[in-house]
Amino acid sequence: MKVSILQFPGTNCEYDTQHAFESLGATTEIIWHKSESIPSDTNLLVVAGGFSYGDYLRSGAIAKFSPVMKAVTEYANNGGKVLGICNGFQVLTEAGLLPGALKRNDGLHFISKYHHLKVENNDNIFLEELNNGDVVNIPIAHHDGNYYINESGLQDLKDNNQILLTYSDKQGNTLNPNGSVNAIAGVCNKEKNVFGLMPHPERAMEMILGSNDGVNMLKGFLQS
Ligand SMILES: NC(=O)CC[C@H](N)C(=O)O
Repeated sequence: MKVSILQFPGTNCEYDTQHAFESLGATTEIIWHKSESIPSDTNLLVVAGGFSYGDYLRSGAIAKFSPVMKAVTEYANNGGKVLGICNGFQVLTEAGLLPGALKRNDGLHFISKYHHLKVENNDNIFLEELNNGDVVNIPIAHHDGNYYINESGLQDLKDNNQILLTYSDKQGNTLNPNGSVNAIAGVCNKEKNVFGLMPHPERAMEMILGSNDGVNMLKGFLQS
């Protein structure tokens, strides 16, 4: 299994992501954003977290113009698996590969802490190792994590089981840290090959870090 990980100026989670997937047995390659292609043996393309282009204009809004994004779009449109984590989620929404947008958090603060998430739909490769209703504990670290989508878009997400994760408390009751519509923390596209989430599963791979709940999330990709 080969995982290719995108790196823009300002990305800062690429090496954590590399470490996480390698600990699960994958081989990895970091792809600089100036590349006009993606390695042909890529099984999973990850848009890693961070602050691409310093989050200027809007998080992810400049990264979408990087040369590599044309290849990313082609890869996704041909059915390739793509995962966007945090800033990667923002880049994928800005690029139109995922529905919705990420706005400034309600309260305007950068939030950095562990947060519980509830699995809403496991009928996809990302969450197939988990059960619907499971609660996982995964770090969040963002100032633009306030997921927005209009009413008809929200209905589409519900109709197609595209809402993957919502913010919750330990018991699975809704607990919304940033104002996201319906407390949404992660979604996928209609075709279920492009995934995005604001929390960082790659930071929850070992108990010494406070949680290993990220393992079962990332494993799903390596098994299909
Ligand atoms: N951890 C990250 O990827 C940060 C995402 C983005 N720069 C934000 O703060 O919203």
